[in-house]
Amino acid sequence: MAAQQSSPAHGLPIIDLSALFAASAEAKAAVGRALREACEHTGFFYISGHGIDPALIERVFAQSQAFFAQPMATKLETDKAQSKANRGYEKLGGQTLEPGMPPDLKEGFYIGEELAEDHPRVLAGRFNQGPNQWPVELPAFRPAMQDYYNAMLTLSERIMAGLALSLQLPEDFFADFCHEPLCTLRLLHYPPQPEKPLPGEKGCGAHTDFGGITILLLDDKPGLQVWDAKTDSWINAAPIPGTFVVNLGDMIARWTNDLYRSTLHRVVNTSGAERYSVPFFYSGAPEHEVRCLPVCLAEGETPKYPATTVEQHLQEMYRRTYV
Ligand SMILES: O=C(O)CCC(=O)C(=O)O
Ligand SMILES: [Fe+2]
Repeated sequence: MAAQQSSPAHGLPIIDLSALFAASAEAKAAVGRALREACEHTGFFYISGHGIDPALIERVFAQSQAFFAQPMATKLETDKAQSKANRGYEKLGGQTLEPGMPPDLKEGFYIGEELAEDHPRVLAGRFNQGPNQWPVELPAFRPAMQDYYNAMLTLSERIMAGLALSLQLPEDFFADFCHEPLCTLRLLHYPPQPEKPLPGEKGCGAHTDFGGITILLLDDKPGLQVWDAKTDSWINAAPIPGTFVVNLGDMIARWTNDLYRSTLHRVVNTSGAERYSVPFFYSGAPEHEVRCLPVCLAEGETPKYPATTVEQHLQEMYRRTYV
């Protein structure tokens, strides 16, 4: 539907989600159709009409910049290596998303649901569950990140409802999947691309996201590139004010028997300036079973992947990028 979807010059659609917050079944179904088109073809799209307060976004960027501007010794007080739940600060070069390439030119900070050491799931050693590490020098950091985390949770549920409609399933089809979900909020800081990079060196190596959906907040610097299989080339996903970029992870591709795409992307920060971004990875309930959705099987097709759980799938994927 033209009103729902427009194609900016760089080829990725912008989908207005506002109808998902309203009551009209017909308007919601139109969003579902726009989502389906985007999920089957690019696996990446921008969203507008998402309802996130711009003031909250400003707080998040301000705190992220303040965190990364601190001396290294201060940042290392929250070193991710100290956390059993993958929370806290990750140094520049701490991850290699593209196998065989130099480490990524980004530093990051990982946040998840705040669970105390004596919470049953933490005691049971469940994947990525535990307390966060908060920077004590920045009192406004924790409230900004927790408010944003909660806002992203609500938005993710909306998008999952939209995805259900896109598959012509009831709007609440993914409700169990959305119950007590595993999520990671990640602050990223990219220095400018060096003048003489090593071969293949860049902000973030080519990769697909592991989990369910990713809601990516960009600052005003270009750098994100999305693989376009049709033209065998990288599309520059330029920042568009007031929007987020949404993409689907490998788990959704698996769940839909590859009807929906988990698309390769990377970051090359050629802006000449510092670049900040904030991906939120929404992966769903750890014990939820991910088994090929029958609506995604065309006549005569069989599931390509065995059933798994969210937790098993994520553990397997994490093992591949942290050696
Ligand atoms: O910084 C970006 O624009 C993309 C980050 C990303 O792809 C990721 O963290 O998975
Ligand atoms: Fe990514």
